[in-house]
Amino acid sequence: MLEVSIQKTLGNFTLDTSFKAHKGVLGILGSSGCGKSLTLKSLAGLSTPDEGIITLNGQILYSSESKINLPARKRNIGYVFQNYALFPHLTVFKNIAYGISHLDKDTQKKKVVHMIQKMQLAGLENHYPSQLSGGQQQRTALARTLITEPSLLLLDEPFSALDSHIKHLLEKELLNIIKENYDGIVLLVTHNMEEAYRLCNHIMVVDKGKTIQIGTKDDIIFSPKSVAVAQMTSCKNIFKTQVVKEENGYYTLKSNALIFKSTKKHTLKSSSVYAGIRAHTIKVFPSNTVLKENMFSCHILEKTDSIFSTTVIVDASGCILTIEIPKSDSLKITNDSITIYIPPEEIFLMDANKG
Ligand SMILES: Nc1ncnc2c1ncn2[C@@H]1O[C@H](COP(=O)(O)OP(=O)(O)OP(=O)(O)O)[C@@H](O)[C@H]1O
Repeated sequence: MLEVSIQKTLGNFTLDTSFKAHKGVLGILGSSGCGKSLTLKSLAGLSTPDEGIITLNGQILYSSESKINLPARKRNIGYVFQNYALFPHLTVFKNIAYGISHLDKDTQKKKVVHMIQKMQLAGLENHYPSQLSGGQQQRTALARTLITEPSLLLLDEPFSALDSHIKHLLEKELLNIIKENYDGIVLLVTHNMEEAYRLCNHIMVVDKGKTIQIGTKDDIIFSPKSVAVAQMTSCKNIFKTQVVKEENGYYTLKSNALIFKSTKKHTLKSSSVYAGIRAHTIKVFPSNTVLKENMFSCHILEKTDSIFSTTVIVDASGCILTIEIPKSDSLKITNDSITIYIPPEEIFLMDANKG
């Protein structure tokens, strides 16, 4: 297990993060400049915190109190950088052997050959990084790291420079490589929510140097605890609302003239809360549909077609909502009004005083 509680101030920025990570992939999700890379660098021993403690599987890597600060090479941590940072003047074989150069030549060779086979790099041993595709570079970088048998694997935006087709292929490949060849803790830095959801078991959301929520990926996406987490996970509908009634496991809420029901998932501290509704969870029906509970007749303000979906912005009794519907459902829009249904179980409520 990895346990982290560290603080570091750099100019106007303060990193103040505390979290635990177990075996499996923990995604660190946050916008640019929120402290993701600084967190990884502090773990790897490339940046020294001002205060705090880092332990990995019971061993103290850093403790300001005990004045312990293990050098990077003694931390048993593998770090794959954004651009893979392969040595350009070394072949694939030599890049992979780099981290085990302290072993005797025979053992080195055996291990590298084994790793080259596992990573499907056979035939490329004598190639230089500039002669490799993006995927081959990624596999070489992973091989160079995994050969050192790290207890913790740090991946800093491993797909940021790639186009979406290659990205999907490499994501799958990376997951398979990790599943088949690595049994430790993985921290994966990303600012892409979809990528975090596809690759990680747990997600930690970071904002301005602080951990604002950590949990299973479904917790983070479907039960964000604050407006900041909802925004960070790309929730398109977040608005202030008042609780007017609580009854039979439902809250009745009012926002402008829109009165709607939400399933009660937790007790709210105040009657003034924020509601979040993900754009794809709102259903649409033709404008002449008979209205039932949580169905509303809306005026369409804007409609934008993408390749596979349509985004509609509607005015629902003074509440402006963004809705994403499959292309086929856009046929239900025949004039400038439409009926929408907001499933009460899809609404998440967040206390106004958080985030
Ligand atoms: N040496 C430094 N001196 C002053 N400020 C620094 C230094 N290094 C980093 N920072 C600041 O610390 C903050 C966190 O940087 P960090 O690289 O961890 O962000 P990040 O979340 O990884 O961002 P990105 O997604 O853009 O890579 C930033 O605001 C950055 O400007």
